[in-house]
Amino acid sequence: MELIYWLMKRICQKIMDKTYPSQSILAERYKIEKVLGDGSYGIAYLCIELESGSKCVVKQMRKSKKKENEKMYKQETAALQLFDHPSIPYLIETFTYEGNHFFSMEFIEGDNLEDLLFSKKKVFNEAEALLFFRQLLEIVAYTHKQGIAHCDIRIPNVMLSDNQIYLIDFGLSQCLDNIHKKEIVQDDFFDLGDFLLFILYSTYDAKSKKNRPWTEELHLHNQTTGILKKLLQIEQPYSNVHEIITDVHHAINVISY
Ligand SMILES: Nc1ncnc2c1ncn2[C@@H]1O[C@H](COP(=O)(O)OP(=O)(O)OP(=O)(O)O)[C@@H](O)[C@H]1O
Repeated sequence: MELIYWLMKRICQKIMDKTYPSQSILAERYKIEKVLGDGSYGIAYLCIELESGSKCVVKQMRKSKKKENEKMYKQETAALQLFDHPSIPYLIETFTYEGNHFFSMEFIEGDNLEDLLFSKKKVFNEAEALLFFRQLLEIVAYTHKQGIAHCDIRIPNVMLSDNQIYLIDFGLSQCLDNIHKKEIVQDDFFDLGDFLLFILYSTYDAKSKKNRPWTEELHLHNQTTGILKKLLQIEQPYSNVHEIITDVHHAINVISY
């Protein structure tokens, strides 16, 4: 019975969440080249803007989970509209087509960190990892200053293009104007710690099958370990992003000399 219910639900979702095939024209303005991502809240397409001939990304909100998705759609479009930063894609427009909600944004030519680490097997040594991490921190400092926390900083949501880091996917972002501000900021810091661990693990070559804690598996400078412990709340956490930037800056200097 449960299986039938699950199957029916999946079929309904498939019908409601129409995925447009490549070469489709959306709203007479965007030609779909391919699907970039098919997440729980939206479908991301690589498109050509017909008037300018330039590439862009168009995101379609899933109709099947309208209630939750509408909130994310609003959050993401409002955040992108607010930001004016070279490392965050800018919003082109929001539109409705065949009853589906879409928005278009700048296309970042590059790879997300998940593809780089797991498909392309890119390796970041400690100094490189910290240099890229510092770039990400500068973006987070900007969004926090604008009163927005990303709340979903993960390797698929960070892109690398020409040695430049970009932050995408603000669907779960939250305003920092409420009583939970401290907790929300700490969530971003925890995610940053997790993110840094992911890229540091790119050099790790598992010789034994036995899992050990990261403090033993990775051979890091004390400064980097200290930053991670504070981000992951093993030690007294950071209270703002500028404290993290200062520590990362110091760690880079120590490692480089
Ligand atoms: N502006 C962009 N420029 C280039 N590539 C992008 C851009 N936005 C998204 N992508 C690519 O598409 C992938 C999926 O995008 P995104 O994470 O925004 O949506 P999703 O994963 O489909 O949805 P969900 O938010 O439900 O997880 C990203 O990992 C990235 O590779």
